[in-house]
Amino acid sequence: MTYISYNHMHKLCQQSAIKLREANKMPDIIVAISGGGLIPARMLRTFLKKENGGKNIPIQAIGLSLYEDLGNDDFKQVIGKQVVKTQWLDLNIINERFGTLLGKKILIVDEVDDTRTTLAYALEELEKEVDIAKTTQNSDKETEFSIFVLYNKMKPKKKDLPDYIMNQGRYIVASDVEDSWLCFPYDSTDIDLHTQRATEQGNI
Ligand SMILES: O=P(O)(O)OC[C@H]1O[C@H](OP(=O)(O)OP(=O)(O)O)[C@H](O)[C@@H]1O
Repeated sequence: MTYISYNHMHKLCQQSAIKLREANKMPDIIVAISGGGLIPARMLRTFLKKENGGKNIPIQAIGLSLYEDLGNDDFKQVIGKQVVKTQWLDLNIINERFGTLLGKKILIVDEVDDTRTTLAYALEELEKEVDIAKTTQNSDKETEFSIFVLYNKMKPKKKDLPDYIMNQGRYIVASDVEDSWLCFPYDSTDIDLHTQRATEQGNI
C-alpha cells in the first residue's frame, strides 16, 4: 500500500503548474472529475493562478463513478466495470459565463489514472458536448482538451486515450507510480497516522 499525504499532492500540483505553463497548456477552464479530482483541481488552481499572471481559472465539476455491475445471474459474479454519471456540466451557466465551450482550452483533472476507464469516458462525453455545441452554434471552432492526473499507475490499461491526447503533450502526469493500492489522505480516519506512514514512505 502506498500512503499519500496532502503535502505530496500539493507539491506535485505546484510542480505541475509550472510544467503546464511551459508546455503552453494553461487552461481556460478546469473540469474536475468528482470526487477525487476536486482536491488536485483546487490545489492546482492556486499555482496556475500564479503562473497565469494572478488570474484565477474557473473549476467546473463533473461526477463520475466506477460502478461494478454484479448482474443478477448467479453464475456471473462480475460482468465488468462501467462509469456512471452522477453530475454533469451545466451548459446554460457555462455559456452564460464563458460564452461557449468552443475555442477554449479545457483541462480535465483527476487524482489517479488506474485502468483509464474514467478518463476515457470523461473525454468521450465532453467531446460529445463540443460536437453538439458546434452544431447548435454553427461553428467549426475546436476545443482543446488536455488531461492532468496526479498519479498514473503504470499498468496495462482497460481503455485508451486518443493519439491526439497522448502524442501531443496533452496527457500530463505529475507522478508515475507502481500498481499498488493508493491510500489518499481524505479517505483516512486517522490523518496523523496516515501522514506518519506517508512520511515513512517518502510521500510527503
Ligand atoms: O482509471 P480508473 O480505473 O477509471 O479509476 C480512476 C477513478 O477511480 C476513482 O474514482 P471513484 O469512481 O472511485 O470515485 P471517487 O473519485 O468519488 O472516489 C478516481 O477518483 C478516478 O476517477
